Amino acid sequence: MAPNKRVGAAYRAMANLGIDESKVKSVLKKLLKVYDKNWELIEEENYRVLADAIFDDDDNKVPELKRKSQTVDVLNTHHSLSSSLSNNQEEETECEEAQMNVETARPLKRLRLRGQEVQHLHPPANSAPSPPSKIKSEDSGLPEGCSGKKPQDNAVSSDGNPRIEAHVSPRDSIVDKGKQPASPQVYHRGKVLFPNSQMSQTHALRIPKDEPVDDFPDYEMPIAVIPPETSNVRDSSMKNGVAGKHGDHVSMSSSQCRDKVRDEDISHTSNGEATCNVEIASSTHGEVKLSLSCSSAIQGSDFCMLSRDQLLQKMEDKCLRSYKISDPNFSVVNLLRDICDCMLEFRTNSSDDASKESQAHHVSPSVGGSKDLGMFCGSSNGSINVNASAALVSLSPRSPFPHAHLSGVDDAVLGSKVDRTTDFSQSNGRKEPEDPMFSNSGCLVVVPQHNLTAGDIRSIHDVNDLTKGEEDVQISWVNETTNEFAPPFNYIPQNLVFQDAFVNISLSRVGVEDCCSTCMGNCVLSSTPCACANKTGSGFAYTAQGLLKEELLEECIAISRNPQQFYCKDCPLERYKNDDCLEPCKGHLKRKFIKECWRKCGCGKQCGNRVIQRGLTCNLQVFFTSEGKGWGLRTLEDLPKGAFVCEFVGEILTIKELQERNLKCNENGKYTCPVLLDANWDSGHVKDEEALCLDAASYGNTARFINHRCFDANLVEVPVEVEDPGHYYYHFAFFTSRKIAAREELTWDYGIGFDDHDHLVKMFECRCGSKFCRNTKRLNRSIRSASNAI
Ligand SMILES: C[S@@+](CC[C@H](N)C(=O)[O-])C[C@H]1O[C@@H](n2cnc3c(N)ncnc32)[C@H](O)[C@@H]1O
Repeated sequence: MAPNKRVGAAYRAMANLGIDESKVKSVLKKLLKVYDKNWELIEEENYRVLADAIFDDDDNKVPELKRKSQTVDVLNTHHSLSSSLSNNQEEETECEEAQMNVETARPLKRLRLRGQEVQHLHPPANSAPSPPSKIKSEDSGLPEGCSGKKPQDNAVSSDGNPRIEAHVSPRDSIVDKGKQPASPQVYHRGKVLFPNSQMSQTHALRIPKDEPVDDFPDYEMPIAVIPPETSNVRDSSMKNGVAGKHGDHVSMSSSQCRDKVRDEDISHTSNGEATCNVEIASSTHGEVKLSLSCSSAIQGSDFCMLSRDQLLQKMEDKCLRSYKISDPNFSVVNLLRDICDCMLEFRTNSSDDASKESQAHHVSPSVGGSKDLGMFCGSSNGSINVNASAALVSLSPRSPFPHAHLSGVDDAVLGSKVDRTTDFSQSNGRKEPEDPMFSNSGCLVVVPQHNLTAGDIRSIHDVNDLTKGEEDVQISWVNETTNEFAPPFNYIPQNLVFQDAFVNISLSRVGVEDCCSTCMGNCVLSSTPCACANKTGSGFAYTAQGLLKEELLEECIAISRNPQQFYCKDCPLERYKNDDCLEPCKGHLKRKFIKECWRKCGCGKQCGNRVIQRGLTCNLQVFFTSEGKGWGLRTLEDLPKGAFVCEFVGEILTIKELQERNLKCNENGKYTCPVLLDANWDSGHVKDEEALCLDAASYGNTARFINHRCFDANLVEVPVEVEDPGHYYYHFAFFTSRKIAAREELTWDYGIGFDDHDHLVKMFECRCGSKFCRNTKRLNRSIRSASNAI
């Protein structure tokens, strides 16, 4: 049995802090007990509670007083989070005092306490939509952001000094003229990573004298230069991290020129001491450059030059040890990228920015004033380039074609909202060659919000046919709302085994009782049910018109709407969670199967008992919803009740593979898009290795776009057995639960509860609009807590 996913995630987070697995288990168990298995409290702030508790556990070598204070410190921290914890005020006070005495030994706690006081300047990035899971599992939402850490080459400047540059791509010609300088504090997801005092003590206020002035021809306005812990840090104001003092070049107004800055910094380095410099500058072309340089010349002959990888590793170790950054996704490259983000936010948050105002008229809602950034990390030239490109869209009469630009990607796709819905052929999916006209800020620039990889680019879809010709019908996609492209994935018309799934489709497994070998023509027209119909249980599933029979349809709708009554008590997924830290089993659905005729049957392909295997027949379209649900699927024609629409197609995975994929994907901030093939799990005979699911995240069909609707969705899912008589592998087919008018969005009830976080996929805020929406309770709660906060 694989470990509980949450347990696994906790182990990984601790491993990232260099904490041995053996130390984690016992502490985690204790915490789960203390918190009554409330994982959220443990997972908060990247398992800070757990890390603290392990440190405390480790600290029994320290004197009794110290130990006591540390333990209570952990409890104090969570006192506000868990009402079940002690509220003994006296003990807290006593131990807080004790803690003061050992403060120096507890940098993590100091950091945490400081962090709690700091106002969050930037809200966390919006999370991207996550995929559905019909069945409950054991995971809650997980971080979305990609770590973005890539192998790096050595980056050594011509003078032999290591250099790292973080570069914010130019987006328009606006500079932060006259704005307050950025503080040298570094923010990460709304939290201060490096408190000011630490920054001021560890960085250099220098520009190396041997650096040619011409290296910075366009950077006229240093926003911040961060000083080192050296004897010649002259201005004590930096100890408070307050940037802005001209004499130290912490900041310069736009009127201050580059030469002046550099002259003064050169004089700082003239005493021949080791120098480290952090310089952040912006240019009149809208570029922001962050330059770090470290002079090695004066370090002596034994100075050993670090490779860039070593440097990054060393820095990350330092962050883990000195600053106790416990985010498993932390990397220095990400940190640099965050700096780019801050720059962009600073720029685009400026309310008096005339250009922003004019731009706002053209920026699409999804782009939202360039908060959502297309980013690309690369190392093509051996240096680290961290590019953050704001997704800007501005329409210009000078720009006859939409133009896409993604820094570092040669083959980005062109397109615009206007073009995609009208004449996509004008932009033939290729990036236009560099044209001065396009480099003007007034031209139409669309930066896709994906981190496009070569694979992604290959899978950009034809606007007229998402299926790439794989189906008998074409499925178009349109976006009349934003500038987003349909997400990259590989269209497959049928399920495909990923690797380990045991899907044994063979004629020999289909026994005489599993097929109607003596039938001819169309079984449904026969007065007596064939062997296949008998396996369905209640005769033929379909009418002569190919619709799902009313009685069967209603039965399936009832199962979908009231799943509690149909839960099984024992299932592979729950057995898979065989761990002390398990939450109670919630069970899985016991469903009604349809058995279709197949190749071993005597009937023909047009037999009325072969509906889903004929594939898509409806006129469907993928479109971008206006309610904030991302992409959705709609019908372009009226559909009767009981009509087959499509099946959910994806990669066939074992549950183990799904768990592994989910864990792995979550590290990258991606989510699987799973449907569990659990219809027979109630039998109690499904072996764990036979328990299957479908994942449509990377390989799938149109069904991957069907959004969730609570309770009264217009589609209902029905398990359909075609090739495999074993009930382990089957097709997950969608039928209309009522008449549907042309252009109505197609929806199904994912079967998720919004009040618990016991799901395989990240929870989303439901915008289904149903009056039976199950998310209302949660929304009401957040509205209540928001108004309480006010
Ligand atoms: C299978 S995908 C559906 C297609 C998806 N909208 C997209 O853009 O690719 C499931 C994801 O869509 C979004 N979604 C689906 N139904 C939703 C709803 N009722 N309200 C808000 N978001 C929804 C959620 O992000 C969910 O994780």
